[in-house]
Amino acid sequence: MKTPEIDLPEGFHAHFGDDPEQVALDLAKAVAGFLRERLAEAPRASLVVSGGSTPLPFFRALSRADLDWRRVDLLLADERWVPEDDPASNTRLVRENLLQGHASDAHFLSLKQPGATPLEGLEAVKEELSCLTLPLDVVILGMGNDGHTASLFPDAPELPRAMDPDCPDLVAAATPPSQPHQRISLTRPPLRDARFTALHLKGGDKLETLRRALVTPDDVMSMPVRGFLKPGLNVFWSP
Ligand SMILES: O=C(O)[C@H](O)[C@@H](O)[C@H](O)[C@H](O)COP(=O)(O)O
Repeated sequence: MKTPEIDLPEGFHAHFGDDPEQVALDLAKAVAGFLRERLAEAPRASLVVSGGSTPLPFFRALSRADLDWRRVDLLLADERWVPEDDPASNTRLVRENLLQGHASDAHFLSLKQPGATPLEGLEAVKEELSCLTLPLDVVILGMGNDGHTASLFPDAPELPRAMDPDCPDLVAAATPPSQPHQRISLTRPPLRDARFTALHLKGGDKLETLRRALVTPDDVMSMPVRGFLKPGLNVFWSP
């Protein structure tokens, strides 16, 4: 494959390949290696993954990694506020594709708690996540072509607070009118400050969106993914 022309800033790490399965495997190997390193020096490690369609081969490859999953706290970066058996549920994707094999021993922290809306369930979610220590260890982000990441959507009324560099909340409800479901999302600080962060993208359209995001990196409100484009970021991309 001719590596696509994109000028990633200094300090970014490009992991580009022409086979989506191979790039997903490369990401799984990188994440498993980082988790093993963390578990060699800390009692537990945290792993935050994103939903959507891109991560599925990554989930399946990571589920086969042999590590001490009992000491891994696994959670989603965001969730649609739907029952776990709903086709739109990210929790369902994680249970069916990542919480399998070796990874079935991971301690899964669910963003979907009782409550008719994410706002009603917010306190229960905060309680569920209260065992986490910051900074998070591994965060895997996706991106939409509108520049959203996690459930930090440009049209979400909650975005200004959730994208505040000093947002005091770990998690927030999100009600972007562009989306069919209400959402819940980790906020900018915990997602920004992880020890290992990867942006996992598939398709030329996503690369074009990343190019656009990199042009004016400070305008995080129109493209929230910009809040996470910083040195050290690993970009895993395939066509
Ligand atoms: O709940 C979600 O939708 C995800 O967390 C979201 O942030 C996702 O990563 C992007 O929308 C990309 O989704 P695709 O991988 O399906 O393009």
